[in-house]
Amino acid sequence: MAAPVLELTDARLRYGDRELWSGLDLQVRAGEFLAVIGPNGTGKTSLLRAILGQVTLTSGRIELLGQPVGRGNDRIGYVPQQKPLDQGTPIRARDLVAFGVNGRRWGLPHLSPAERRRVDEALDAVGATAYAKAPVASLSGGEQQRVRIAQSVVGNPALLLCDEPLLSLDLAHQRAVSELIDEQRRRIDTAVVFVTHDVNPILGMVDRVLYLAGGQFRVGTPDEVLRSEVLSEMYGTTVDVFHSRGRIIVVGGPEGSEAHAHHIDEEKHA
Ligand SMILES: Nc1ncnc2c1ncn2[C@@H]1O[C@H](COP(=O)(O)OP(=O)(O)OP(=O)(O)O)[C@@H](O)[C@H]1O
Repeated sequence: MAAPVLELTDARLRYGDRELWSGLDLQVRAGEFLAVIGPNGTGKTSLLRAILGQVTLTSGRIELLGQPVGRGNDRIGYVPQQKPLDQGTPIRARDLVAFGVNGRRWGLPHLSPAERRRVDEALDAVGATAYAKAPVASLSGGEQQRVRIAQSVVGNPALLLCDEPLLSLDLAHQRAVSELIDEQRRRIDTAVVFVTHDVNPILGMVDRVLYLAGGQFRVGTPDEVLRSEVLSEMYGTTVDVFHSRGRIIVVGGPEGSEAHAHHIDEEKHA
C-alpha cells in the first residue's frame, strides 16, 4: 500500500496549561477525504496550523510525504478560515489564483499558456470567471472565498487543508466548491483534510471523520463515528444522532456547555 501523504504519530498540542489533544495517530492517504468535526475551541484550526508548521507540537511527529513538516510547503494547498481581504489589497482575483500555481506565491508569476489555462479552469470551476479582473478587496465575502479556493487547488497540491471553506457560501456555491474539491482528489489524488462544523454538505464525499471533543478524539467512517454511543461517550452525556433524508442531525448535550450547545444548535438548524 502507498505511503500516507500525511502522518501524525502520537501528536500532542498544549497551549500553556491547556491540552487540546494528545495521543493523536492519524494517517491520510492520497485521494482520501477526511472531515474534521467538533465544537468550537477543540483545536481543529490548530491541527491545520501544526500541519502547516505554523505551530509546533508539544510532542509527537507530523510528516508530509515522509518528511517532517515545516513552514512554506508548496505541496500543501490551504484555504484559511475566512477573513475579509484588506481593502488596500490592490491585486485582481485572477492574480491571487495565479499565485497558487507551482507554489509561486510572491511576485506576479509569469505563466505558461498551460498554466494560464489552469488558472482559467479553476476560476471557472468556482464560478468566479465574471469577476476575475476585479480587485479582490472589492468582492463580497463569499466571492473572495471562491477565489481562495481556486487558488488552493490550482497548484495541484498533494494535501489540501480547508478550514470551514463553505462558510458564507450560498447552497449552490457550497455544492460547486465541494464538488471541485472532490473532483480534485479524484483526478490527481490530492489528500483532503476538511474542517467543518456541519458534515452534511460533504457527507457523500467523506471517507473518514476525525471528531474532536473535550480533549478526546475518534477516527473512523461517518457511520462508525457519528453514532449516539460514540458521541455520548465523548461528551459524557446523552447525545442523539438521527439520520434523515441522507442528513445527519446531532441533538443533545450538557446544560451549560456553551461549546457543545453551540455546536449542536448549528447542526440542528443547518
Ligand atoms: N497561539 C495560541 N496560543 C494560545 N492559545 C491558543 C492559540 N491558538 C489557539 N488557541 C486556543 O486554543 C483553542 C483551540 O483553538 P482552535 O482555533 O484550534 O479551535 P477550533 O476547534 O478551530 O475552534 P473553532 O471551531 O471555533 O474555529 C482555543 O481556545 C484558542 O483560544
